[in-house]
Amino acid sequence: MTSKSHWKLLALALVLVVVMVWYSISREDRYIEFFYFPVSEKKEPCFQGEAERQASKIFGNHSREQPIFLQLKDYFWVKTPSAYELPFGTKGSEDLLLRVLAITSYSIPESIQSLECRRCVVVGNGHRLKNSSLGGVINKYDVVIRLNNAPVAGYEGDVGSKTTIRLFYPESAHFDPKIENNPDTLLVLVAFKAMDFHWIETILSDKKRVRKGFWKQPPLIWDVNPKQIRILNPFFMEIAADKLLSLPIQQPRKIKQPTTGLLAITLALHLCDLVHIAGFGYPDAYNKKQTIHYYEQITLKSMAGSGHNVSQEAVAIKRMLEMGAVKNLTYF
Ligand SMILES: CC(=O)N[C@H]1[C@H]([C@H](O)[C@H](O)CO)O[C@](OP(=O)(O)OC[C@H]2O[C@@H](n3ccc(N)nc3=O)[C@H](O)[C@@H]2O)(C(=O)O)C[C@@H]1O
Ligand SMILES: CC(=O)N[C@@H]1[C@@H](O)[C@H](O[C@@H]2O[C@H](CO)[C@H](O)[C@H](O)[C@H]2O)[C@@H](CO)O[C@H]1O
Repeated sequence: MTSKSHWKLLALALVLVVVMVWYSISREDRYIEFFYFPVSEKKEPCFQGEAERQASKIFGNHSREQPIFLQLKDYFWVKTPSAYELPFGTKGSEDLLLRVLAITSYSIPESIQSLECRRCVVVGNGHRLKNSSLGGVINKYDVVIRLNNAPVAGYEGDVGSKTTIRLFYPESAHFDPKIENNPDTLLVLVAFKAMDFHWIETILSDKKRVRKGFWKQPPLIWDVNPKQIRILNPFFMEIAADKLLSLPIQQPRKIKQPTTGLLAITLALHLCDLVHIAGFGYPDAYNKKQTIHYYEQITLKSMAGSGHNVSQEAVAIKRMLEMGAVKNLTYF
């Protein structure tokens, strides 16, 4: 080849590269395809028993012996005594609970049991997830724990679409559980009062619904498979309140309690080997206009009567981050 045609070829190649670059920049999606160097597909290294070690530092050595979900045998054959009433124990609610446990299950699914190392992520409902593009990252965890009625439909890019476990109470149950969960999602009831057991019983056994006694109308028809339902052991509420927030447990009327997110982190530290969190953190109290959720426009004001101390919770979460018990995918 002559040196002239050599230069011609080179110039042509150069023009082609320039056109490709221009085209890819002018179309943002193409740009991503051309200049996208995929982040390592490798999962975060997971060390068996690591969360357990961390949990024992926070909650003591024996908390791992507690069942995650309540079991019929502990209320039917043996009447397991509980020192506290709901939400910290089952004292006084045993009869209603017995009826619920007779129609629900307590097992941890084989898909979680069989994992050598359980990588979990707890997805808080915080505004910090908005435009985070963390959906793909979240979907890669073995166990994705979500809270209350937080949606996934329409928010997949930021929060993912996989839901292994969802914690809820009647007032926070999504009215359309099928679109916001997967068919095998475990729907874990966090009971705050005896009525919460009654509500789930009437739903699952199709008994006459009770409308009174809730601070917000829960669903009256709730399309779920009883096999998906679990009842969270209130022990985790007790230790979250006591060990993370130093709250008084035996408080009669005006109960102060952990948020469902803090409860979920406590649960994850007992179920998993690795615990990451995302979407946690409230705005400062003076930031009155800042919206708190990734999916709706409400502010801190909406939580005024809720019995939570979010600044105290922030201290507890910071402590867990500093000691390496959990890692955060969003900022804190
Ligand atoms: C009005 C009211 O009672 N709101 C409560 C709502 C409400 O009941 C449900 O959303 C259902 O509608 O539920 C709560 O919480 P909520 O459902 O808002 O959020 C779930 C958990 O995510 C963490 N979070 C949320 C927002 C934010 N900016 N930072 C966060 O860290 C918290 O750990 C929180 O627990 C609840 O159950 O804890 C606590 C809220 O106080
Ligand atoms: C006695 C009573 O029903 N109190 C209600 C609180 O439980 C409820 O708080 C809410 O109670 C829930 C349990 O039912 C969760 O703990 C939730 O985080 C918390 O915000 C607030 C909501 O604004 O309304 C009161 O009337």
